[in-house]
Amino acid sequence: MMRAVSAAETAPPTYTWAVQAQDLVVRAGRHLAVDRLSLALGTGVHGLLGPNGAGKTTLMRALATVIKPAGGRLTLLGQEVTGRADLRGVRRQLGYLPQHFGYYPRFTVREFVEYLAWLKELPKAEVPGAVQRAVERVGLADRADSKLKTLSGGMLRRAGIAQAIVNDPEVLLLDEPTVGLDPEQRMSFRDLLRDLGQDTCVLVSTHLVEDVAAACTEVVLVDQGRLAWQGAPAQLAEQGGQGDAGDSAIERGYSALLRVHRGRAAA
Ligand SMILES: Nc1ncnc2c1ncn2[C@@H]1O[C@H](COP(=O)(O)OP(=O)(O)OP(=O)(O)O)[C@@H](O)[C@H]1O
Repeated sequence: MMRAVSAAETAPPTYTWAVQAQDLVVRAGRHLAVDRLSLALGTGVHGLLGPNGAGKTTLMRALATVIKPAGGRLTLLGQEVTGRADLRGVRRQLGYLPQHFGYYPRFTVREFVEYLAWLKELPKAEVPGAVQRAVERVGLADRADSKLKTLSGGMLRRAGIAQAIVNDPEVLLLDEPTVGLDPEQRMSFRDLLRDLGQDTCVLVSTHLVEDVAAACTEVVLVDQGRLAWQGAPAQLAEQGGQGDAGDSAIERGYSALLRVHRGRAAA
């Protein structure tokens, strides 16, 4: 069934970047986890890399409008979200898989994804179809009516991915989506990422450098709350040398760029 769409929805976007952060500052407790970070992201799959504590989760939470930045500017889909903005319209266009997500253990997969569809204000008539499609895209159709408490860790994470994509978001934020997935599931998740990246701005944090090389169009490297480097995976692979830590060219590139960034930060 078709629903009526407003002129604003069919109009071409008027923004250049889906996500634009300028000198963004975000606190985690007392700590400045994101410290004057500037970043622009368009359509595609952006792999967010960085050592433990670099600020990846905190940055994702700010982009998801879960925590308010303490400084700088953040613009999502052309709308500034820092300050006193009304976030409802932007939030409808966001999808977010938190690193640790809460859920009602007695909900079925379908109920969980439906609940998120409702929170995203999807028109009622579209919900069953959107939920079914999201569940199929993550390969959980055969478990759609199982209760969440009966799922394995990998299945639960896939249910989390399904809730993040149910509204066909313009900006999709996935914090460590491959944790707990077995190799076969990781391969199909890479396909899903590539597919989503055709028309969505996807930011995906991971510790698995191979996932980035295989499925991302761009790498965003953060360190100590700052943007350390941004570029194509192939360029990342060219940055490393013999002396850099890593099992692959891309890992050696990662180590080399961190070393350079830390040298600059210390200078
Ligand atoms: N509630 C808090 N109070 C104080 N410091 C915090 C708090 N939450 C996070 N931090 C600190 O902020 C920094 C950034 O944390 P964040 O979780 O964003 O990093 P990350 O890059 O996601 O790390 P990881 O790769 O380990 O998930 C870390 O140094 C962390 O110790």
